[in-house]
Amino acid sequence: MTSPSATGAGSGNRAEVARLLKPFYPWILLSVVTGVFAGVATVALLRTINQVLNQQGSMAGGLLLTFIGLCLVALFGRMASDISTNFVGQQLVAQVRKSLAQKILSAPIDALERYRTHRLMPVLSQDVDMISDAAFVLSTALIAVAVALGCLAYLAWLSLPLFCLLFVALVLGATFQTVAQTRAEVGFWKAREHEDQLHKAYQAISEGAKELRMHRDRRTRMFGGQIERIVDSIRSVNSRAINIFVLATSFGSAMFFLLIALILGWAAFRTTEPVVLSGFVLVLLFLKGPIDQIARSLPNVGRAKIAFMRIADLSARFASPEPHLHLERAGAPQTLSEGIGMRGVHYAFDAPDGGEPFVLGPIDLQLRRGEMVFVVGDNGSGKTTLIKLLLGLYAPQQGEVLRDGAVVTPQARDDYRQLFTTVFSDFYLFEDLAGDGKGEEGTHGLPQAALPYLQRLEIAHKVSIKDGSFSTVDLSTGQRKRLALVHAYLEGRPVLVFDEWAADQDPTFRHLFYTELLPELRAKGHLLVVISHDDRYFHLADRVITMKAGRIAEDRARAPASLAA
Ligand SMILES: Nc1ncnc2c1ncn2[C@@H]1O[C@H](COP(=O)(O)OP(=O)(O)OP(=O)(O)O)[C@@H](O)[C@H]1O
Repeated sequence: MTSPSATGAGSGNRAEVARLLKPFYPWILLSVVTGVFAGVATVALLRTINQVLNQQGSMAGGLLLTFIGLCLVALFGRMASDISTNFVGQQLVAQVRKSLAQKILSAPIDALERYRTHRLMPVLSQDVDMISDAAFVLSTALIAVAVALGCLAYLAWLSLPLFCLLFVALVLGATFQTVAQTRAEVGFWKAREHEDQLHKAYQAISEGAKELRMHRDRRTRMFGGQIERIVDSIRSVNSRAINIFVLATSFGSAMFFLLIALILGWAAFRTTEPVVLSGFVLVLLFLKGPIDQIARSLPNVGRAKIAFMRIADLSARFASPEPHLHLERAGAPQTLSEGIGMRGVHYAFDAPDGGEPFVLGPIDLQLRRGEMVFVVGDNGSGKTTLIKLLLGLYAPQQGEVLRDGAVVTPQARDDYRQLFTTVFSDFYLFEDLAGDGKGEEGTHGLPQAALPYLQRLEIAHKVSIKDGSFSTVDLSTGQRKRLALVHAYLEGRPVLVFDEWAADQDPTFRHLFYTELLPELRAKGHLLVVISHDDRYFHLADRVITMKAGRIAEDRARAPASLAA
């Protein structure tokens, strides 16, 4: 992703940022108002000190009471502003976290597949944390801004000509700071883009750890050619950006003393009241603190701005959730009377760079309850894509998916998916036992029900069940797949889909799967859809559907003689 200003996507992102902040406007207002109170009270304190310095006698009576009162307003104003800014910050972070999780849970699968995980994770962790950090800095900076504005107003009231002198210097300083901020933000943006690449490299060294141990050249390239290079670019881009800030801040700091010298010089040529002179010197010396605070917060604000843009970009990409995808209600168990099917289904992926897109379809298909259907074909022929369409994971670009003869509408798609239990070849094994019967049997019924299956699948000696979860999922790939099969048994859904389930099983177990487990499940009335390369067992299927280049090349039913056998 390039810089939003470069792509013109900036305004869309800004609208998304405004949308994220909208629920907190009252709190932001409270924070600003109380911050302004604190600022005004601080300025009034300075004014009182200046008055006392320039008058005979000490601070007593009403003045002392006013002073104490102002101290209290400054204290409580500051506290209230700090608390409400932090409240906004933490609420915002919590809301962003929940909203991103919700968006990811309800995003169309193909949108998620396009947005790679190495780009997703830094947004979910790093960018959200950056906002949380900035929230702490921001409250101090807000009060500093209020104090600085109050101080300037007081100085303008003390002497307009001197204030104009100061104003010119401030405009110069602010211009310098804005240029620095803009340049630094470009740097931060670049650094953030490099962070995505770094995350991708981290993913490669953790997921490809074994391969990297076995291949010295690749390992060297990975470290020297990628990680070192990316880390060094981030370091240099970030250092440059921070140095620009340091330069601007140091320049601003030096300018304060220069300004004091200017004002003292002015006083030497023109008669200036002592109260004005001491007021200016006192306020300028005081003002250095808040201005330094503002300057120190600017890098965080710059980074937070970029983090916000990244979050807004992710939010906008997943702004079109699947309709009627439920996150709240469990829903009733789904039943299937006749079967499922497809009519004229067509689906094309985006074309890869310099390549042809893979196109599936048109597909017409009818699968009936109690059938055991094998989907076979060469690698890349479209078996998994067909299954994803059949499962309702991808929405057909043309044609319809059918349930008991009726079209599965977008509204009904989430309910339709609850018909299936799946074990994909790249399946994710959840530790907790989820079952559709949870509500009826209670969570305590499920673990008991799982035990016979664990024994049957010969993993009872490895895995036990504690508090409704498997005691471990640190098993061999084949054993993990057996555990996934336990889930499938327990869920008891009408359609079971296995994508190369047996590929990781030993020959004995593979045999058991095809000759006993699958027939048993079919006998219970399940529709079984099995992607398989095990041609030794193809004869056991009721139907063998052969995929070729995205089309059904053959749909062969078992001969009646062998069916009878
Ligand atoms: N997310 C994706 N984006 C773009 N193209 C994809 C995507 N997923 C799959 N493809 C392409 O679609 C084609 C079919 O893939 P699919 O996974 O359906 O094949 P398959 O028959 O299941 O293969 P295998 O037997 O190797 O598992 C492949 O050429 C693949 O490159």
